[in-house]
Formats: sequence, C-alpha cells, structure tokens
Amino acid sequence: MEGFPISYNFTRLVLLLTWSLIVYLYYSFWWRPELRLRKQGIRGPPPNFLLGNIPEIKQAIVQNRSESTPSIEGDSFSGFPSFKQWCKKYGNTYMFKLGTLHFLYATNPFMVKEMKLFRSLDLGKPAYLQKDRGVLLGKGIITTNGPAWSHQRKILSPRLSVDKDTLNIIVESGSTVIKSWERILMESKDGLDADIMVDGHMRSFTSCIISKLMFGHDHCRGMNVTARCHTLFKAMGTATTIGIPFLRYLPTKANRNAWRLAKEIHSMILDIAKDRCGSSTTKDILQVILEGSENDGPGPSNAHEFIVDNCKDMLLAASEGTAISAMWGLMLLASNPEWQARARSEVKQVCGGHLPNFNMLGKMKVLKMVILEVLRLYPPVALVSRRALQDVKLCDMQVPKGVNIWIWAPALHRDPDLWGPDADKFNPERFIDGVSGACKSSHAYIPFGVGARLCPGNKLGMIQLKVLLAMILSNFNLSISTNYRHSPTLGLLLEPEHGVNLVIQKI
Ligand code: HEM
Repeated sequence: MEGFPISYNFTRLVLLLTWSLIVYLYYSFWWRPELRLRKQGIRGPPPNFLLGNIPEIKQAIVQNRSESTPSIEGDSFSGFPSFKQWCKKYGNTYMFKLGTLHFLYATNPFMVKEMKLFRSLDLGKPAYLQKDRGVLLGKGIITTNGPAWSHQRKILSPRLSVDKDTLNIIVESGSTVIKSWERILMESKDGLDADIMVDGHMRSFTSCIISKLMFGHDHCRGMNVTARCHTLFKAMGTATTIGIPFLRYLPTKANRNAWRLAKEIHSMILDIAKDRCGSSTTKDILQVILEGSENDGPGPSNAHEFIVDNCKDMLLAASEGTAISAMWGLMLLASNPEWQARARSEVKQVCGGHLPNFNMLGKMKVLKMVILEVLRLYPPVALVSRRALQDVKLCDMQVPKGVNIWIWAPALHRDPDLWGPDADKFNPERFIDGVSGACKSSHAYIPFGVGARLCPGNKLGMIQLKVLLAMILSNFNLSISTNYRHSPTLGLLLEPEHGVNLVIQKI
C-alpha cells in the first residue's frame, strides 16, 4: 500500500464493499430462489431485470382485450391471460417474477391439500401485501404472520359467528335494497321496469351490515369509513404494480391520492374509537379490537396501528368480497332465467311471503347450489396467496424462503378434468350432493381460501348472499341489460370491470 494516499485506499474499500453488497443482494433476492427452483425442474418465462415479467403481463392483457370479447361462459383465465400462456408452455407449476419478487404458480388440488394440512406458521401471507398494498391493508389480520396474526385471528374470528341479531341486521339491510329498487321502479318511465347498475346497491347492503357489526350505534360514521375504504380500494393498482422497487414511495398522483385517503380513514377510525371512552356496553367488532390492542398483543404494531389496520381489513374483507359475489350472482341469475325461476319458486315456497329466518334459510337448497356455483365460476378472491417464511416442503418441492405461491382459483374451479366437460357452464345442479359430489377432488373448490387462513367470515358471507338473493328473487324479475359488458378484471379482487347492469321488474 506504500505510495498510495489513505483517501485512495479508503475509496477502493468503499467501492469493494458496495460491489460486494450489490452482488450479495442480487444473489440473495433475485437469483437464489430462482436457481433453487430451477434445480428442481421448475421453469418459467425469463424475467426482465427490475420489472420481472410485468411488461409481458401488461402486453398480454392489452392483446387479450383487442383480440377477444369475453363471454359469460368464457374461460378461466380472462382476468389474467398470461397464466394461460405460461400454463401451456410450462405446465401448471412454474415460476415468474413481479418486479423483483419471486412467484410460484402452483394451481392444482395437491398444492391445496398440502396447504390445508400445513400447520406451521412458516407459511404466511406475502410481504407485498404489507408493502405494496400497505396503505390499504396495513398490518391487520389480512397481512400479518406468526404470533401477531394468531393474536388477531383469535380475537376476531369468534365475533364473526351469525346469531339472531346479526340475521336481523342482514334482513334489515336487504329490505333497504328492496325499498330502493321499488322507488327506482316507481320513478321509472312506465313504472314497470328499470335498467339499473347494481354495484352501488350491493356495496350499500354489505357496508351497512359490517358497519353495524363493527361500530354498533356509531354505524352511520362507520358507513362513511367503509365508503372511504372502498375509494382507497379502487385507487389501488392491479397486480402489475406489485414488486416494482421504490414505486410505493414515489409521490405519483395515484400514491398521493392513496396517502391522503389513508390519512383520512386513519383519523375517522380513531375519532370513533376515542369517543368510546372505554365504555363497553356492546361487544361489537371495534370493542373487540380495542380490547385486543390493550392486551399487549404480540407483534410490532402500536395500539393505533393495530386498531386502524384491523378495522380497515375487516371492513374491506367483509364488504368487498360479499358485494362482488352478489354482483356476479345477480348477473348469472339474470342470464339463466330457468335457474332464476327455480330458485324463486323455492324461496316463495319456503318463505311464503315472510322475511327469511334461520329455519327458512336452512331449507333453501336450490339457492345454496346457485351460490356455490356463482362462487365456483367467479370467486372474488381469485388469487389465494402464500409466502414461504422459511424454506418449506410442499408437494415434494423445496420452496425457498421468500417465494410467493399463487393459486389461481378460477383455473382450479373450471378444470374440466375435475369438474367435467361443462366446467365453464353455469350449472348449479352439479352441487346437488355438495362439493364432494360436484368434483373429483374436494381440494379443487376454494372460494373461501384454504387451511389456517381460511376466510373467518365464510358463514356470514354465505348467509348475506342467501338472504339478499332470496329477498330480491321474491320481489323482482331480473334480466341482463343491453348495457352490460362482460369483462372480469383482476384488481385486488376479480370484479366485473364495467359493473353489472340489470333490467328489474316488480313481480
Ligand atoms: C362471499 C363472501 C366472501 C368471500 C368469497 C371471501 C373469501 C375470502 C378468501 C378467499 C380469503 C383468503 C383466504 C386464504 O388466503 O386462504 C378471505 C380472507 C378473509 N376474509 Fe373473507 N370472504 C368473504 C366474506 C367475508 C366476510 C363477510 C368477512 C368478515 C366479516 C370476511 C373476513 C375475512 C378475513 C378477516 C380474512 C383474512 C383471514 C386471515 O388471513 O386470517 N370475509 N376471505
């Protein structure tokens, strides 16, 4: 080193360290999981350096839109056409990248079975849900892992059972939808029929229910929070914005809008929470969350974060998933008049003109088959996702730590080898003997997810759908409007891109 000034040596050292860090990061985060999966014979489309396969995915979506108009009994990949292309090329297990994140597409009943049986906390939810979707979902029950998640799940799940009071709330919200549709008909040109977009009505139905369950007597303020959460939900990008380094920090118009909404929601929820002043006369969901935040639940969240993020997660999970299922359900009933008539005749026979109660709901077998079929063809949570939090073994594969696993439910739900040649058709009859009678594998039906993370609101969601559809069917005739444009689109959920337009007639 003699003869070289100290500053020269120091610069060389810094350069060497920086280079080593780059190589280390590149190897650890970009290359290693890819190599380890490749060694096991798993292939996939070659990724771009920083964007992964995002450009290819975007191109496939644009091309798919220009080349074909999706039909109601269309194929299972219309929300994400790249999956279809890659399945053809690499089979139904392959790897790809979104930005710098690794994904393993593994859509088969064996993977579902393994996930169902997997009991350790080494399989959790993907980190991108807290990072790229953090402004919406934060660190609540949907995104956390390990002991923090167990704590949230333990306090929230029991509060989602459906008792008589909950059913009354659901029926009351159903009556509001019926009244508002009757009003629309009265104000229509001939008073006989009206062309309506059902989306807003479905969202009011579900958000009214969850606001009452969550905020009790403060449900009106709760409705405002739910409406803001919906706006924020809509402001979130599609899957093609996941994994792009630093994107979530950039002050783009979309990010600034999302940050502003998140701030508003934060203060709205905390205002409601503060006004409780420790009173716990009712055990609504907010009360349970407030107590959970005090009982020093494990995990990094501070109390305010715990309250706000869990309220947001519950509001979103409960209102969006159920509302979108209801939209798909109405669309399919309107497109299948024979099933609509069959379900209506059952409802009329069972309810005899009365509002539904538990006993009646239990007797509506046809309606249950219809709902199972709706969730089979259009599961709103189309991507069931997990992340290997440690190296894990699944289906004889070593899945390296950090790899995200995606199961594309529509492909599983419409696989003709499992469901028969009419897999793309709306045929509720297939569920006459339940899920096991409808499909060769009971692991091929996952509208409420799988294993430890199975939707804790599944019963509540099913009852809401049953009550709402029963009440609508006994009051209105439904047909598809000429304004309806079928276009299932994957945002955060699988939604009708242009909404659902129906023509309603009073019966
Ligand atoms: C038809 C309506 C609904 C559908 C189709 C649905 C579907 C799902 C699915 C697929 C998941 C992910 C499961 C997984 O990753 O394995 C989920 C999670 C969740 N759902 Fe639902 N859901 C519905 C209604 C509800 C309702 C009404 C609530 C609450 C009142 C709710 C609360 C949740 C929560 C809190 C989670 C996260 C659970 C966790 O990660 O531990 N859902 N839902």
